[in-house]
Amino acid sequence: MTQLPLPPHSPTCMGCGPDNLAGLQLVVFRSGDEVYTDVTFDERHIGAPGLAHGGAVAAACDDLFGFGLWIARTPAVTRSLTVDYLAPVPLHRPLRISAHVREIDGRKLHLKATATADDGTALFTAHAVFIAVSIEHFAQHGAPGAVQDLLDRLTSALDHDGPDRPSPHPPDR
Ligand SMILES: CCCCC/C=C\C/C=C\C/C=C\C/C=C\CCCC(=O)SCCNC(=O)CCNC(=O)[C@H](O)C(C)(C)COP(=O)(O)OP(=O)(O)OC[C@H]1O[C@@H](n2cnc3c(N)ncnc32)[C@H](O)[C@@H]1OP(=O)(O)O
Repeated sequence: MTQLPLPPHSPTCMGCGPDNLAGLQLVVFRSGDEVYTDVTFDERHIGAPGLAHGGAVAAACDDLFGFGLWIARTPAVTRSLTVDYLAPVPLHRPLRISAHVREIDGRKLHLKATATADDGTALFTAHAVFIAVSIEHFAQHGAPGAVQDLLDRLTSALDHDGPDRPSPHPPDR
C-alpha cells in the first residue's frame, strides 16, 4: 500500500509548503511513532561552498518536529531547538531526517531527530522543546486572514486522524 504524506502546515509554509518555491518543500511521512522526511539540499540552502547552511538544517529539523502534532495530538510551538552538527551536509545528496517525541511533561514536549546520509553516515541530531498551546494561540498571534484556515486544519487533523490514535494531549494543564 502506498503511504500518503502528512498534510503540510500550510501551502506556503517555509518548511513543508509545496507552493513556497523558496522553502524546503519537505514531504513528511509517519511510521508508527516517528515522522520522517527525505530531503536534498540545493543551492537555495548553501552555506560553505557545496555544503548546506546550518540554518537550513535547523529549519528542516524544526519543521519536521512540527509534524509531531500527529503523534502528540496537540498544537505546540518551538520553545527551544538545538542541533548537533556531526558532519558537513553536502548539497545534492539525499538524507533522511527522522523525529519522535521522547517525553511529554505537562505542556512540554521533548523531541529528538536524527539525520542519516544515503551511505549511512550520521549527519546531525537535534533536540527541541515544544510547548503545547491552545488553538487560540495562533488566532492571537498570527495573521488574522490566515488563522481560520489554520484552525480548520488543526481541528480537522485532530478530529479525523483515525480511531487508533491516542486522545489529544490537553493544551493547558
Ligand atoms: C510536537 C508537536 C508539534 C505540534 C505542531 C503544532 C501545530 C503545527 C500546525 C500548524 C502550525 C503552523 C505552522 C507551523 C510551522 C512550523 C512548525 C515548526 C514549529 C515552529 O516553528 S513554531 C514558531 C516558533 N516558536 C514560537 O513562535 C514560540 C514563541 N513563544 C511563545 O509563544 C511562548 O514562549 C510559548 C507559548 C512557547 C510559551 O509561553 P507560555 O507563557 O505559555 O509558557 P512559559 O513561558 O510559562 O513556559 C511553559 C513551560 O515550559 C517550560 N520551558 C520553557 N522553555 C523551556 C525550555 N527551553 N526547556 C524546557 N522547558 C522550558 C517552562 O519552565 C514552563 O514549565 P512549567 O509550566 O513546568 O513551569
